[in-house]
Amino acid sequence: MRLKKLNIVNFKNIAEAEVVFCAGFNCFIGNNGVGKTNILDAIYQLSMCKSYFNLPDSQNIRHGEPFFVLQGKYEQKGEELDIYCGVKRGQKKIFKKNQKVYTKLSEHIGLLPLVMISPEDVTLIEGGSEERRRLIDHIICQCDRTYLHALIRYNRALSQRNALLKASAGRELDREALEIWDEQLIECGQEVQQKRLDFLEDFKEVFREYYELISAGKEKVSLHYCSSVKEGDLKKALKEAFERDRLLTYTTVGIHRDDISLEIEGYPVKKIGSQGQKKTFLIALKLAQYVWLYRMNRLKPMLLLDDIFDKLDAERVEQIIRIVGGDIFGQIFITDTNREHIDEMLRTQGKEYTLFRVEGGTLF
Ligand SMILES: Nc1ncnc2c1ncn2[C@@H]1O[C@H](COP(=O)(O)OP(=O)(O)OP(=O)(O)O)[C@@H](O)[C@H]1O
Repeated sequence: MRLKKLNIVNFKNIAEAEVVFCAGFNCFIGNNGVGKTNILDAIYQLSMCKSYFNLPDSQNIRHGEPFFVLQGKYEQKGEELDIYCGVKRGQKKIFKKNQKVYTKLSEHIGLLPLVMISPEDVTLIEGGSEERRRLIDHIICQCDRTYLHALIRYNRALSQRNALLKASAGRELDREALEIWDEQLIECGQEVQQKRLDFLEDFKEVFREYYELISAGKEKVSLHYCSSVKEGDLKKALKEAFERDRLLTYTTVGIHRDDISLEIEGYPVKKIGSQGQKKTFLIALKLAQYVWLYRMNRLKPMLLLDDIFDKLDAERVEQIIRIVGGDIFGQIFITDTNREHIDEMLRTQGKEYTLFRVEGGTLF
């Protein structure tokens, strides 16, 4: 799969652009704040129907303009695909595939697989457990529909249980209703947890392989599933936590509190990792995610690397370029501030590459 051409009108600081991409590395070079990330975000929108930065659509319209339009021409399995995304202030976003409007945006997600790595993703390492759960839930959901359904049912039961606990604060509790929600939590929770554990068994090996490749085997890393549910017995855990849950009026145990512990040399990377090690962790996690998407779709996702070289030493940067220059990776989009640096690195690897200079929202 490949994005051949991108047209942008009024997207963030880009008034107008038409860019033709090569099948290998496409690099956007320029100073801070010129619009390099905005181009990646435009590509992200066309795949995922929303901004990578979770901004409301209206904030992505160029200041003072009434609309933005993004159009991408893709080649996938020998076919051409035209994707259109248009947003007018105060109106619903319009998304089209080959001139046909989607009634549901969810029908589009997954068609153009993509993995983006951005400095914002450091929350995966430094943020709360929900960030890491979101990543693995997102990957498993894409490969396993039954997982998605179990997760939805679990979350529904959880919010009903919490509402019940809240409503009965200082009053008598409807124990029958609580039992109904507990049963659903136990059934779906155990399914979700088992699938997360099975997934992580394979995923952590791929992750470790990439980490070791990038760091040239200098550091030993691991991922572990940490559960708030002792011995995986949610029924027992809910019973034991009952008085506490009643007092706090929310559910304090369950798979919604589980976490993935990210460790370097046996210690939490969040606490002891250097900035470069955290970045390496993040990149290895995302490259492992890429491998999962690739295995599932048999399509090489697009890889978007936003400013990923900052804080990494030259060896690691070169190693990353070598890895993503390999056969398993397809089309790549990179932003960087230093032209010579990237030009030199790309010249020594096999894939074709194109450099674009970005200045004040204009591409040259
Ligand atoms: N809706 C908007 N309308 C006009 N300009 C916008 C809008 N949203 C963001 N911008 C501008 O886009 C610029 C940021 O662009 P971007 O994040 O792509 O920079 P960058 O080239 O990636 O920089 P860095 O190297 O610092 O990451 C800022 O100057 C910001 O003011």
